[in-house]
Amino acid sequence: MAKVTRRPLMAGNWKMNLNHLEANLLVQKLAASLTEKQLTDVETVVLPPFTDLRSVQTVVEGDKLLIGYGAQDLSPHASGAYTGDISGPMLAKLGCTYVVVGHSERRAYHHEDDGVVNAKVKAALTHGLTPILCVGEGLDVREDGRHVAHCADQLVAALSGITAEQATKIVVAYEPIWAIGTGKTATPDDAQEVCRAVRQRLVEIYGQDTADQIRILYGGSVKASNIAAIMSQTDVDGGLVGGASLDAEEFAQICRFPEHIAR
Ligand SMILES: O=C[C@H](O)COP(=O)(O)O
Repeated sequence: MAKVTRRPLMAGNWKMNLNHLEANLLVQKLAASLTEKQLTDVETVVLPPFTDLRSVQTVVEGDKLLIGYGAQDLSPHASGAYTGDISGPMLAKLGCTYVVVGHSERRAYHHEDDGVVNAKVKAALTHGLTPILCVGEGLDVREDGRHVAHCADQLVAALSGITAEQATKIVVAYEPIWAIGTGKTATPDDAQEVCRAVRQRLVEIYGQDTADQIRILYGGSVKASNIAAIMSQTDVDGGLVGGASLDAEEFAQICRFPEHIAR
């Protein structure tokens, strides 16, 4: 089946790496490594730690860089006595476009369950941010052959109460936990199997038109050397890149993937 045209998105999740000075340097290097056409063809986004966001905003706006940015998490609440948390309005004020929600590291280390993830998706949308909603299975689930059902269940729970119009503003990321930071990449077929199932579930909930507008990313040991094969898959619209996004040239090469897809 022909691939529906959705603008590819490469989002670099820096996780807990780089201070604000290092952040500025990386964003400037990244922008300098990509042409205006490349940045137009492939949406390029960085997701730094909270403490870097103001600096990234200043360099992106000051130098009019065609690079988007966002945060790695947000509170489900808009304000209040939630020590250590950061709210959607705070991120919106910093010019963020995106926010990661439900990353497996948040689910594991901060015990975020489906209810919390759903509340965060709603908070992001309420405050004009695009959630990058992460789903993905651990190794035990994959070995049991339950990965498709597991990811579909996480998706459905996270989208509870979300309308079709809101759903068009969401990005979904499939990240098999066993492939994160391990060097083990899912094969392009593995990525397509789950991304296709995610799209199918979106069709069931919202209909084909809405599902066709939603971008689905793959994440898990994405590198310049494997991105083209992953991006050749019908239902994969981009990458959520961890380690490889900390190197400006490697991430720029990932963003240049269209040049490596055989025509
Ligand atoms: O959010 C990004 C993912 O967790 C992937 O990380 P990785 O590219 O270092 O495997």
